[in-house]
Amino acid sequence: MTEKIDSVFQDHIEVAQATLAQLKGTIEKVCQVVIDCSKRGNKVLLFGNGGSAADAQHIAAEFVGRFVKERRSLPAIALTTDTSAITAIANDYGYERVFERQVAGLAVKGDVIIGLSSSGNSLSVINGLIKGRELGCKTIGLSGQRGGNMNQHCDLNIVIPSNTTARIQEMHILIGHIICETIDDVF
Ligand SMILES: O=C(CO)[C@@H](O)[C@H](O)[C@H](O)[C@H](O)COP(=O)(O)O
Ligand SMILES: [Zn+2]
Repeated sequence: MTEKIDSVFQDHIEVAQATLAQLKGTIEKVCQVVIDCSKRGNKVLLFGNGGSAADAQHIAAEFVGRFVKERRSLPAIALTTDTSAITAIANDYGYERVFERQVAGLAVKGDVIIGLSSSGNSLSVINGLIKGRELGCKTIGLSGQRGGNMNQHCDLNIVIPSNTTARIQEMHILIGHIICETIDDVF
């Protein structure tokens, strides 16, 4: 058991170090895109599956509620919470369209779309990004495993240098918090 704990911590630390070394510039660009979007009065739409759905909701909540600082509420929506919309779209059109259809109804030009997928290959996430791009939104990916097919559909794809879903997700929420920190510095 102790060996397991040691090795998971070690793995986490190594992935965090590699992420900082390789992706600092991209993370900075993503923060700027989100800051510019919020300054314009546009909104951020986020989605993903499983743990990434939880991450999308977590980040959206820090925008609409608050992160640390007392500031005005900022518009962000996780497209993973409306079970009526999700079940109807999945039932009528297929699961792979659950985010795409919500993006079609809710996104406007200038919004930022953040798709989270540790593999970079979840079709539901990719279709949501494609629709966002079609509508004139900036598309951002939080992925891993070399970025998968998300590379083609993101203006900026943060590809965590790991093949382990859990480690990738841990970096995603860290980056979500970094975005929130930079937002707090501006608003
Ligand atoms: O949280 C975890 C694993 O840590 C799982 O729920 C995981 O998110 C699910 O298997 C997802 O369906 C994986 O999808 P993706 O990250 O490849 O897009
Ligand atoms: Zn998990």
